[in-house]
Amino acid sequence: MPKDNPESGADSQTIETDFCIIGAGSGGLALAAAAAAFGQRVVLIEKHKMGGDTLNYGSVPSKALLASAKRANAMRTASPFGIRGVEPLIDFAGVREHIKRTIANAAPNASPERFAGLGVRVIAAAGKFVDKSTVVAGDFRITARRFVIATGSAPVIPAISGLQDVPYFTNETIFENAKPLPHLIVIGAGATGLELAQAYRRLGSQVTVLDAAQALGDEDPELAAVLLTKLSSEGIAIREGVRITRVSGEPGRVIVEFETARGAERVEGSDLLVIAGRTANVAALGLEAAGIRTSEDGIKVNAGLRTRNHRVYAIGDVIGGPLSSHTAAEHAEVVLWRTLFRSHAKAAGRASPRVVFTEPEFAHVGLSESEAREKHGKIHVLRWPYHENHRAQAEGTTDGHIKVVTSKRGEILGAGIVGADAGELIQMWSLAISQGLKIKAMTQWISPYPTLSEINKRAAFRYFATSPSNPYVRKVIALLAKLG
Ligand SMILES: Cc1cc2nc3c(=O)[nH]c(=O)nc-3n(C[C@H](O)[C@H](O)[C@H](O)COP(=O)(O)OP(=O)(O)OC[C@H]3O[C@@H](n4cnc5c(N)ncnc54)[C@H](O)[C@@H]3O)c2cc1C
Ligand SMILES: NC(=O)c1ccc[n+]([C@@H]2O[C@H](COP(=O)([O-])OP(=O)(O)OC[C@H]3O[C@@H](n4cnc5c(N)ncnc54)[C@H](O)[C@@H]3O)[C@@H](O)[C@H]2O)c1
Repeated sequence: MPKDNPESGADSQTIETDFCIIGAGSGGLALAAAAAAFGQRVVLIEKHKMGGDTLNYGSVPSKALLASAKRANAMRTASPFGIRGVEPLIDFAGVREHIKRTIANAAPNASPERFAGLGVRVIAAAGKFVDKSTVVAGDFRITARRFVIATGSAPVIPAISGLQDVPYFTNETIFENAKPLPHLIVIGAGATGLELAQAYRRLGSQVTVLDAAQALGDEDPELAAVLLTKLSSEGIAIREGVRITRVSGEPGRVIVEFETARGAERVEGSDLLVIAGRTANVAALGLEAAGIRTSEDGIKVNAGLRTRNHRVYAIGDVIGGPLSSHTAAEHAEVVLWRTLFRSHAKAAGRASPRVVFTEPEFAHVGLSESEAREKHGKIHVLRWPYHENHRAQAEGTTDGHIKVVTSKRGEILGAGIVGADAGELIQMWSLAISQGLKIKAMTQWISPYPTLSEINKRAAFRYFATSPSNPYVRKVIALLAKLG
């Protein structure tokens, strides 16, 4: 048998290890580093770029693009601060350079050299199961005590007539763009579609977003509405409930035809971006040979992230559910706890925090109001607006509010924030929920003045809003007053 057919076993090098991880994105890297730190022998297999989507086509480049767009918007909107607003000159090659530099600065953390230094054996090849306890990758056959599939997800390309015949961007190509896009049509108004829509709008594009359902349809509608209103006010046309029937065009001209409740319509733009969701990377992994099952969301796992094959775990985007870099990293921790310490750690699932990095930001952790009502019946809903906050007034970031839901007894069930720095402000709610803190605890800390975080404390105090006029409290005060 020839050497380039390691599935045959002949001439290939066999490796025996503790952990064999397939995929070096957020999940795979986190697990590889942690397992190696605990003295485990680790093989990490990556077929494309170390760092996965997070570093190369997702979080990192999108936040760099948004940062450029934010600067452009700050120049345009400086007048209320006593600085004459100017229309910025956008250097798209410079924007692409900023994105590349940001990736380059973060890349060393994910490099093969760093992982080799940690004692991880990195194999640059595609990994595939050939039986229940063997993976082949390039010239290697790997047997391991534990296998972990961390192969991520890929963009969904909807089956729309004509789409295959026109040029379009996805998250894997948009960050390479170095020219103006006069009118960008975005298919998909999820977190990613809206972030990219705002970025390009602020860089001077006309932007139309088309969604088959509702924009940010999975999120609390009250909070989502604040963001969508702001995006519309910046000039982004968001069309919801559209059925796209056909796409046509050529480079520099794209026509999208769609149906709405009002009838057939079309929009003509210069460029098209497809951000219509994700699909788990499960093909060509030999899952059948390994006895691993999938559903339409991805690889099926139990609460401990184990597949039907007891040696094999799956983490991150490849199992579906909430998709984020921090969820993939959290899954890595669960697998580490399960395998090294035999604990009963479980993934947080939808209770995990999520952030949309638009301006204003949108952040949520735990249950939404409707989920909380369904699960707990009577609940408290506590709100506080940014416009009451002195720092927000000084910064001109008064749009938005925080909304916290608690049980009748003050257990914190969920928190959502739409407004400036929501992704930072949500962190203490994430901590509170993970530690089982009650709402009282969220009133018993000192918030430096003036900071946006004060809205967290003000919202928590709303739980006790009726206390000052409560007859029982009044009686206690009166009684204590008698003591002198
Ligand atoms: C535009 C965009 C913006 C985003 N922004 C954010 C954000 O701001 N915050 C956030 O938390 N999340 C964000 N996400 C989501 C986040 O990027 C993903 O949830 C995260 O990358 C998932 O990590 P992972 O390890 O599961 O998969 P990935 O990071 O996708 O890594 C999987 C790796 O496996 C490799 N692989 C696949 N098959 C094989 C095989 N057979 N053999 C070997 N290697 C293989 C791939 O090449 C890849 O490197 C964003 C996503 C996108 C697309
Ligand atoms: N800040 C981020 O970008 C960020 C952060 C963390 C996690 N994520 C996660 O990444 C995942 C992917 O996000 P996403 O925005 O790519 O996907 P998504 O699934 O959240 O949204 C895709 C949107 O496309 C629409 N759509 C699908 N097919 C369509 C069609 N044929 N025509 C019109 N509209 C269509 C859907 O209705 C949906 O609203 C999500 O789970 C998201 O939470 C993103």
